[in-house]
Amino acid sequence: MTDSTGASLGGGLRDGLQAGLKSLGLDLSEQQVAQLLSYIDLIAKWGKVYNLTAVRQPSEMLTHHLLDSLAVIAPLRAAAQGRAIKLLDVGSGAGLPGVVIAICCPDMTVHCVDTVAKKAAFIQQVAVSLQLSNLKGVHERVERLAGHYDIVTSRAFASLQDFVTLSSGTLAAEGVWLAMKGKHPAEEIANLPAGIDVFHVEQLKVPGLDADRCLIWMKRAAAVT
Ligand SMILES: C[S@@+](CC[C@H](N)C(=O)[O-])C[C@H]1O[C@@H](n2cnc3c(N)ncnc32)[C@H](O)[C@@H]1O
Repeated sequence: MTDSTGASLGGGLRDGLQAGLKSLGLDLSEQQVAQLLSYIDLIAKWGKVYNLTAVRQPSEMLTHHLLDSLAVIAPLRAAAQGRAIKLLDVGSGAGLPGVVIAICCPDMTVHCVDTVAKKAAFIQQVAVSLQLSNLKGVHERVERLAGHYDIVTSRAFASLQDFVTLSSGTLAAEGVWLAMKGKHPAEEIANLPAGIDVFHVEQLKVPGLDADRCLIWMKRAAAVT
């Protein structure tokens, strides 16, 4: 496995990560790269104890978790336009994509909510271990949470309909939802409740992953006066 510098077995992971970052056009500091590698280490170390993810091989974690989540960073940064965004990641599990966002976007405040206490505790542990003062794990069902988040994200959480309905109480009036999806979810879009506007669908290419990926951006439709 890796140490905090990504040495030993992590050398291969580090190379894979660097190649992926290049292909995604992401420029991260050495510290951020080291934090991403340490995060894989923490998932590998605590995965079984906390029952975090079915993906156990570090090389698979690199593509299926890290690079998949990293693919959202450039679109997110573009949306934030340098503003100090408050972001909620719903059903974050091991912290995907929330922890990756917290590492890559230190100006954003990232809360990861999960209904499983162990998973929220793991996020808290990651925040302490990686010294991420902008990251917090929240143990709660999202439908019981209230907030004014600028961006609410999810990955592998629920249908678009359930995602926006369950997290509606957490989104600021002018906030946006960002759902990470595989194939273009035409049926889910058609089933969205009235008053939800899909204003952008973005196709993604995840390095090393031969699979469809897209981002669905949604907001509340402006009320007709
Ligand atoms: C399939 S996992 C996805 C985890 C992570 N986002 C990922 O991409 O690997 C779905 C997560 O949603 C959480 N979850 C399910 N219902 C929830 C709810 N109502 N509120 C918050 N979390 C919920 C589960 O505990 C689980 O960790």
